[in-house]
Amino acid sequence: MPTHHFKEDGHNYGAYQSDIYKMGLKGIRPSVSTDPRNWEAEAKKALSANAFGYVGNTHRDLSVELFGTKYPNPLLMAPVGVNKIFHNDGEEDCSVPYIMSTAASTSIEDMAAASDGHKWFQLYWPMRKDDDITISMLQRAQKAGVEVLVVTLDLWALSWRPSDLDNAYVPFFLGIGDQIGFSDPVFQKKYQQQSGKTIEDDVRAAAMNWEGVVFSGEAHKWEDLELLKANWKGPIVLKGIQTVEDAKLAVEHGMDGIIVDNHGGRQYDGAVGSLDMLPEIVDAVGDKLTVLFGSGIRTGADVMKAIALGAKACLVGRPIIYGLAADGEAGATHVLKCMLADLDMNLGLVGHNSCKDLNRNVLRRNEGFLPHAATSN
Ligand SMILES: Cc1cc2nc3c(=O)[nH]c(=O)nc-3n(C[C@H](O)[C@H](O)[C@H](O)COP(=O)(O)O)c2cc1C
Ligand SMILES: O=C(O)C(=O)c1ccccc1
Repeated sequence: MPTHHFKEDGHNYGAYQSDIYKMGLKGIRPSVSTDPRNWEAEAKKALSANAFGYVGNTHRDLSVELFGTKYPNPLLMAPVGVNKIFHNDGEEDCSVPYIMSTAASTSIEDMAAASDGHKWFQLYWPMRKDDDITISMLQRAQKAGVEVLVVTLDLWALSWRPSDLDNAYVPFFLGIGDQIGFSDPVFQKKYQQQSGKTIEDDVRAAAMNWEGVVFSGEAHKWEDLELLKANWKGPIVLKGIQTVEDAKLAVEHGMDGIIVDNHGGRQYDGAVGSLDMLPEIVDAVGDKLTVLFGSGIRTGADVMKAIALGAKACLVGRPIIYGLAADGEAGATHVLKCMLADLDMNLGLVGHNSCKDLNRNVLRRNEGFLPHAATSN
């Protein structure tokens, strides 16, 4: 079909419509479609990939692949225990994988029934004398369709928390965040045998007992990971890695991933900033396991920085909890959508179409400038 290149014709813009019709009746169509929805595709056909990339980053692909599964975006909901103290909606459901905490406010089974999204499970790991409870939790998670096991290493005991001490506030002691333990058949049986009581007889006593099981103050050894490997079919990820030495040990012990994260500064006082540690950890092990990042992610640009430094995805903790507190599930979803829109926009602004294309070239390190040294997220 012949096409016609229309010329600008004075300022009689209205005449353009009849010109197009008249030419069309003669079998001559405009060289470029009049439909705005076709313009991008027509430009793509005409341009080199580089030139199109420069104008064509209006549709960004935020998807990432983790452990062989494609996720629509690079955010994960960080495990946050005792959710019910923030809002009754407790755990929420969204396109972002939910990492359920051992200290969640619902049982594994109730969470699975309420959610059809991707589910990961974060283990607070009982002492070896309670291996039967550990195995029971893993089996329950597996049965509930959990895909990835996250093992948190940096809270085998609670840190020194002056405000909580002064307020004598530990929700966990009050029976909030103990639901996974209380609903565990092996824990129920053991507790009854030890104390001669059921959980309902004295919830506070049962809560103290469960707390002793999961926050024993006893350290695990690297070799103990064999127990988890033997009882978990799927990827295992260690959360709370902050050094190259530990990252290498995770590789040696056959782990599938690590989360470079310092618990948001809630555990070791004066912990090194997680983002400061990320590059050297990625350089040491990034080609051997999946490196994820958490702590202090608040904006789209924060996500981009972590990904550009080599993280494959980012955990978001407190922002989602703030949204949940302010307006329940809708508030949490809003926060996630804002962060994703912000990420999408900033990805476009640095000239990229896909999170996968981010690398250290989009960053400039300002050596010696540590604006957040005091907060160490
Ligand atoms: C109230 C609260 C409860 C948390 N509970 C857990 C938990 O149960 N398991 C865990 O591995 N991390 C827990 N974390 C740590 C988060 O997963 C995350 O590492 C930390 O909040 C840093 O991310 P953020 O800066 O995005 O909040 C908790 C954090 C907060 C604030
Ligand atoms: O407070 C925390 O950081 C945390 O991880 C936690 C969650 C539930 C119970 C105890 C500690």
